[in-house]
Formats: sequence, structure tokens, C-alpha cells
Amino acid sequence: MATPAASPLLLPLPLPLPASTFPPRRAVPCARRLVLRPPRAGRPRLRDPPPAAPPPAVEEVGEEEEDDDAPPLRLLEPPQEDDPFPPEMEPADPDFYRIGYARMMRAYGIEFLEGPDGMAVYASRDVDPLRRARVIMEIPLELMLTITQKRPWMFFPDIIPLGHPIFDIIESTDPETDWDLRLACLLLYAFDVEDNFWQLYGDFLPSVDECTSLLLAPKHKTIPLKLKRLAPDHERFLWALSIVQSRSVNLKLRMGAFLQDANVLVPYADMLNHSPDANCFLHWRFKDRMVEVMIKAGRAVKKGDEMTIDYMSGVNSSFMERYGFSSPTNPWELINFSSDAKIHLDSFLSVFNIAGLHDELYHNAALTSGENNFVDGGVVAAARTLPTWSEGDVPAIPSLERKSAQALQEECHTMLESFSTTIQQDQEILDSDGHIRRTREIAIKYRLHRKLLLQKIIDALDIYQDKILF
Ligand SMILES: C[S@@+](CC[C@H](N)C(=O)[O-])C[C@H]1O[C@@H](n2cnc3c(N)ncnc32)[C@H](O)[C@@H]1O
Repeated sequence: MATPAASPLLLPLPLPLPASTFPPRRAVPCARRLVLRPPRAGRPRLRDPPPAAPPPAVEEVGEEEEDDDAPPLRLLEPPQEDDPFPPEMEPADPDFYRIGYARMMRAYGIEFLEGPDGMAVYASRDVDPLRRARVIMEIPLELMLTITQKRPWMFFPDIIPLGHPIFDIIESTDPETDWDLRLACLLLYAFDVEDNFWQLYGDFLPSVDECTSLLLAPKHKTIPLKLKRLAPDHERFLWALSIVQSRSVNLKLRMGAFLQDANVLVPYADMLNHSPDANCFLHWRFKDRMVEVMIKAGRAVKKGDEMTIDYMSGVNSSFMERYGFSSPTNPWELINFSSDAKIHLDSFLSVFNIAGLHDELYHNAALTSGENNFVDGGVVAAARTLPTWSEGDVPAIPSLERKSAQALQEECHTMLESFSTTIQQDQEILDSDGHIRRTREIAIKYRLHRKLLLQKIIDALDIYQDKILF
């Protein structure tokens, strides 16, 4: 990492991936299968290649522990080495050849495939639940884009010539609000540097058409003047912003004596999709400056399972703004009601056999008779978002409850009518054979999920009114 004040450090540049390692997005057919191979070393060698590095020892993370006798996950494939040089050649000073050496990412027991939500990471083998978290990917700092949120500004890539406008941008922007602008600069800069890793990795990033995060929340409408040198046109600038918004995460990085909150874009790990019930998490390994993707302790993984991380807790609208997607089962969904009407929390929960505390509501399906599958994530979301009351053991009065339920239903109807399309029309657009751009498709899905939730709340309140009589 470097600070703007420091003279540029000549740290090793990452070696580029061979173009064949990971077929580019735009060239890959729909049902593509992306298999990650450990890249070949590209530099000349005068001695036999060293034996393949053993899989790293799994570290203890937080409270999570690991079975000592568990077999390590194997690399996807053994490294492929260059042809050895003729034996009569003298080995030269190995240090000379280590200049410019860079560590590459390593992956264990996973593969990168195209799924319903774009590129994603899947288990390529079963993993038994372990008492400690287990590494499935390691990505060295040199490949990441990072910028710390407090001074001293430390960032990567750090081989930036003194006087470059990036220093100005970093100095003059607010890390709280403009973290995306700062990261976007680093991304654009990395693309400018010849042979930079990101020039190749960029082929696997979504194109402008596929970027959705700016669709509903265009934060930076114009390119700051200082950025013109990095982003020649507005589209490129927006693309970089969208990429960092939708793919970066916040991590605490310990660098020497500093423990810093940083915004980071971690290649390969940025292919992990989000789940509120994620089976993996990211961890900064201080000793050798690697980000690890780890399977959570106690989680069993079956071959073919999707590996996910939890991006953040938030309502669909925040997911849409930041990451460009929403989910119909997002347990954090929220609707803002303006009326004073409230329904009795315990009565509502008991009608649907929902128990637990507000943040951890769950449905007890065993208490539901027959094939009734009305209760799902949408009803749990409804229980969270509906205005409710609860006063000790004071029971609900059915007539008052029905009145409140009707008032809330009316408000949902008004919200539903405020959309320019109906649920059915949205569904028809999505089902139609005509080609719609991915950005539009995602925005329509978001709109649809919102409406489906409103409809679900209306239906749930119907059932509630029926049952509260008894
Ligand atoms: C960090 S990237 C993950 C990799 C991405 N799927 C790709 O194709 O490159 C985040 C993006 O993946 C998609 N995504 C991630 N999790 C999702 C989810 N649970 N549902 C729908 N889309 C999701 C969204 O488009 C989001 O902007």
C-alpha cells in the first residue's frame, strides 16, 4: 500500500492471467461453464519448477474451529508448468527471477459457472460440516483494488506516478460518501496500466448494458473534471462506478501497525452472489495479505451448491441501489405505511404459525395442516413491515383488528395502483420472447417483487380478518 505523499513504490506487478484461463464474458455462450485453472507462470525459468505449493493450513477465524484430521480441499487442478529448460543451462541467481513475481489467486473445491443470477461460484465437491471455517479461495492483495477510509490513505494499485490526478481525487473526496468514486478511479487507473491484471479480469466483468446498480440511483451525474483523464467518456465513468458499487465490500484490513476500514474490490470473490443465509464469508489474512473466502463453520456443502456471502442486511430498495438486484424473499423487506392503523402482533403471528423475535421470525410448518403453502418469506416480511401493537396480555378485539387490517389493506391497494403497470403486465413482459436488456429486466423484477409483496400483505390481511373472529 502507498500513501499519496510517499514516492511511488515499485512493488511487484501481478502477472497477467493467460487469456485462456477464464473465457471472457462477452465471448461465452449462455450455458457456459467456467473452470478456473491455476495460471501458468509466464516468466522464464532456469531451473525445474518448484513442487506445487501444498494447500494452505486452514486458519482459525473468530470463534470458529476446524477438525484437525479433516482432509484439506484439493486444488482444482495441479499447476501446469512450462517446459523445463535444458539441464546443461546453469541456474542463475533465483532472486533476479523473483523480481516481478506475483502471487496468484488459489481456489479449492469450487468452480465458476453461469447461473440464473449471472456468474456465480459453486462447490465442485461435498464438504462435511467442520468445527472451523475452511478456505475455498485465497486472493492476494496485489490483485485487489483497495482504498482505506481514513488517513493515512493506503490504496492499491499503488504504483501511481507522483502528480497523477488520482492523488487529488483521493485528497478532495469524502471517503464516507465518495468511496465509490475513489474506487472507480483506481479501477480506471488499473485499466490504463499496461499488462495490469484488471485489463484481463475486466473481460469477466459485466458490460455497461448488464450493470444495474445505477439504474435507480444515479448518484454521480457528471464526471468530476479531474477524472476526465481516467474516464474519457461518461459511459465509461458510469460503468466503473457501477462495477465498484455492485461488487465491492467493506473489510477491516490490518496493514503493519494500522487496522483500517477499507473499501475493497476482490477479484474472483466478487463472483460470489448474495444470500441472507450465506454459507461463506470473507476474511482478511494479515500474515500474508490475502483475502480468504471461507465456508462457515458447521456448514455442510454438497457438490453443486452455490457458494454465497451476505453482502449486507438491507431492504430491497437498498439492494437495488447498491447491487442492482432485489429478492422476493428478502427477509428485510420494508413498506412504509402512513396511516395510524396497527394490528395486534401476537394475533397476526399466531394465525400464521410464526414465532421468534422480530429479526428472526420463522414459520412453524409442522403446525400447518394439509398442503397449505401460503406462508413463506413474503408473510414473514409482512409480519416485519406491518405496523403492529402489543401490550402485555391485552388481547386483540376482533372488530378493531378488522378495521385496522382493512385500513392497511387500502393503503397497500393505493401503493399498488401507483405503479404504471400491473403484476400481470410485468409478468407478461418478463415472459415474452422479445429480447429485453438485462438492466430493464432486473428493474422490472424489482418492481414486480415490490408489488408481489404488497399483494401478499393484502392476502395475508384477508386471512387474518377471517381467522381473528375465532
Ligand atoms: C458481486 S456480483 C456477483 C457476481 C455476479 N453474479 C456476476 O455475474 O458477476 C453482484 C451482482 O450479482 C447479482 N446478484 C448477486 N446476488 C444476487 C441475488 N441474490 N439475486 C439476484 N442477483 C444477485 C447482482 O446483479 C449483483 O449486482
